[in-house]
Amino acid sequence: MSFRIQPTAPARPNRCQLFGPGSRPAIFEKMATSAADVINIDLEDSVAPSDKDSARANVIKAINEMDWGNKYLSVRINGLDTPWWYRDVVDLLEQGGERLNQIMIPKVGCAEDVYAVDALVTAIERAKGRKTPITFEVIIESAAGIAHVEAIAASSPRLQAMSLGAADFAASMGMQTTGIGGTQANYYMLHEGAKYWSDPWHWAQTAIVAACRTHGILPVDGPFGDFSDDEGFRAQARRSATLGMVGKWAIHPKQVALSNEIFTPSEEAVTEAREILAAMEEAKARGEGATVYKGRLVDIASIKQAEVIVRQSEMIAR
Ligand SMILES: CC(C)(COP(=O)(O)OP(=O)(O)OC[C@H]1O[C@@H](n2cnc3c(N)ncnc32)[C@H](O)[C@@H]1OP(=O)(O)O)[C@@H](O)C(=O)NCCC(=O)NCCSC(=O)C[C@H](O)C(=O)O
Ligand SMILES: [Mg+2]
Repeated sequence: MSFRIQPTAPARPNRCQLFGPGSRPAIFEKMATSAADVINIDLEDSVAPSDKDSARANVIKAINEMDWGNKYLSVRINGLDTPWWYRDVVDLLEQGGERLNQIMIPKVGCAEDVYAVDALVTAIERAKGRKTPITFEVIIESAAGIAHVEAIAASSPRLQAMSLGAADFAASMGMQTTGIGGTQANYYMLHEGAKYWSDPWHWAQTAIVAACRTHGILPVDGPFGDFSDDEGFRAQARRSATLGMVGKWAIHPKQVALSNEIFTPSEEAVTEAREILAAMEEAKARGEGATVYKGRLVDIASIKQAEVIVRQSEMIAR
């Protein structure tokens, strides 16, 4: 272990982030009563330019007037290359009140993007006497974003989460696909005439997880566009969970249950983790640092692995 202890990520459930356009207030109630841990109301790409002002007004009204229960409430602002983002921040912070937990910043390309939003948010919070600081989530969805991912992860104490935005990421990278996440038909190798598909999102996901874990931030997998494909969603989500991501976006309500299912450790996984911890306690009592559990080696690193699973399940049960 480095002399620098790895910081822990915020201890709140983030298994599913349900998205909905700010221009569609009729679905806000359904979002609020869904089983998602996080609600992302969107002012960015799902809102047409002609609707930006009215969507912002809808969102502020909903933050103030609706019962969001125990949801972590987040609003995605417009990108820093648009004329709308500063008004999003000013109006949300001045009129949105304390119920708004988080601002999601899209298309972050460098640490200074986050710095700029932080400076504006900080000034408004001081002017208004806000009690709880707004947190940030950033979306890595460009070549610049992934190239600077570690600096972005270190950019602000407000930063709690970081998502991969597969659609904009693919476009920025010049990838030959219109799919949003999932298996890409042309991304395969041939061996003895048989095709073996690989995962083009994998390297970006691992870069995000490493940057997030280094700086104590929650790594999140973004959208899976084909909401008619439950098994495709599950497959992608399982891979993300295995890589260390804590949750995934839902761009349709039917994806919420799928995401919760995959990112909640199964009973069997929790039982096994507890058994490993017990086996290691017994090994310790015998003065041993390693032992055998179900025919395989477990040692002090296994304690940390098991604790990840137990911590996840305890946090969700709270
Ligand atoms: C995708 C949708 C446009 C589909 O909407 P709709 O046609 O209304 O779907 P259904 O008829 O199947 O809806 C069934 C019922 O569910 C309600 N509903 C629909 N969507 C939502 C929602 N998001 N949250 C809660 N409830 C919802 C409908 O009202 C129906 O209810 P009922 O009539 O009572 O049965 C729509 O789902 C949608 O707009 N989704 C979110 C789109 C979005 O926010 N996109 C932005 C995030 S993805 C992105 O930006 C890409 C990323 O940045 C990247 O680069 O990768
Ligand atoms: Mg995007």
